[in-house]
Amino acid sequence: MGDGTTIEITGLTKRFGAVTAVEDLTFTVEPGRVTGFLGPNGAGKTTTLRTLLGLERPTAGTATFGGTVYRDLERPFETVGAALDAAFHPGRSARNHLRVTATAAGIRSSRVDEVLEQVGMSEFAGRRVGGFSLGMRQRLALATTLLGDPRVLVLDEPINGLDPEGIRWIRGFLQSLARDGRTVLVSSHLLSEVQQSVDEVVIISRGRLVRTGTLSSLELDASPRTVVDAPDRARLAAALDQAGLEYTEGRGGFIVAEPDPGIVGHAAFVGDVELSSLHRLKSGLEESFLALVGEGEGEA
Ligand SMILES: Nc1ncnc2c1ncn2[C@@H]1O[C@H](COP(=O)(O)OP(=O)(O)OP(=O)(O)O)[C@@H](O)[C@H]1O
Repeated sequence: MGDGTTIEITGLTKRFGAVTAVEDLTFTVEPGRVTGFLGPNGAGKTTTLRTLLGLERPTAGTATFGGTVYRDLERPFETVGAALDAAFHPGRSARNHLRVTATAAGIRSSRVDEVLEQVGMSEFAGRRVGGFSLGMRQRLALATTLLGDPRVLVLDEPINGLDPEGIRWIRGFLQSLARDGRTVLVSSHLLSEVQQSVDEVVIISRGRLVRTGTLSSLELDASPRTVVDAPDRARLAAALDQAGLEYTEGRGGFIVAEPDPGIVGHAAFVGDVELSSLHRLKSGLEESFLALVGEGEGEA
C-alpha cells in the first residue's frame, strides 16, 4: 500500500444542546495496526466516529484523516471505508447491494466480486440480504467498506453478535488489513470482545479520554492493585504522593500500584483523608478496563 493515513482527533468537543457527548478529546490512530476504540455505552464513541466521517459538525476541535477533514478528501472512498449503522435493503442480494453502492461511489464494478471473495461471501452473493444471519450482515458491511480499497477502516462494533467462528475470522481479517499498512479503528463497549484483535487501545468514558497505549501496556496494569476514592481527591492524591505510592486516576477513583489495601488505607490515615471507598482490584484485563471507565457505568 502507499503511505499510511493517520486519524487525528484534536481537542474534539461535541455538544447536543445541554448534553456534552464528547469533550476535549485528543488521540491519533496510526496505520499498520488495529486500534480498539473502547468505552461503555454512551461514552461518546459513535459521536466521535460520526464527527470524523463528517456526519456531525464538531462544537470545537478537529477530526481529520492526516490533517484533512472528510468532506475535503479528494478520493473519499479510496481513503476511508466506514461501517456505522449499515442498513441493507432486505430484498436485494449481497451482490446487488454492493453493485448499487459501488455505482453510487463511482467505483468499478469488478470490485464487487473481489470484496465478496475477500470476506468469504462469494457463495452467498446471489442470496437476499433479508435472510442473512447477523454474522453474514457483518461480513457484508465489511465488504461494503472495502469497495474503494481504502487506506483507513472505521468500524463500529463489527464483532458484536458474531459467533466464535466469526470472531476468529474477523480477528485474522482485521490483522491482515493492518499488516497491509491500513489504519484500522474498531469500536467496542467490551474490551474482552476485541482484546484478541487489537494492538492498541483508545479508551474513553463520558466523552473524555481515559487511556491510550498498546494492549500490552494495559496488560501490565492488570496485576493486582488497590482502588481508592475520597470525597476530596486532591487531598487523597497528596496523601498517596506523600506515601510514595504510584497511581492513575480513573472514574472510580485512584488505581494504586499496591496490592494491599491496608497500605493504601494507612497512607490515607496518615494524610488525614476521609475515604469513600477502598478495595483490592482483581487482576485481569477486563477488571482493569472497568476500573478505568468506572465500574457500573456499563448501561446507558
Ligand atoms: N443526536 C443526539 N442528540 C442528543 N444527544 C445525543 C445525540 N447523539 C448522542 N447523544 C448523547 O451523547 C452521548 C454519547 O453517545 P454516543 O452514542 O456517542 O456513545 P457511544 O459510546 O457510541 O455509546 P453506544 O455504544 O451506546 O452507541 C450519550 O449521552 C447520548 O445520549
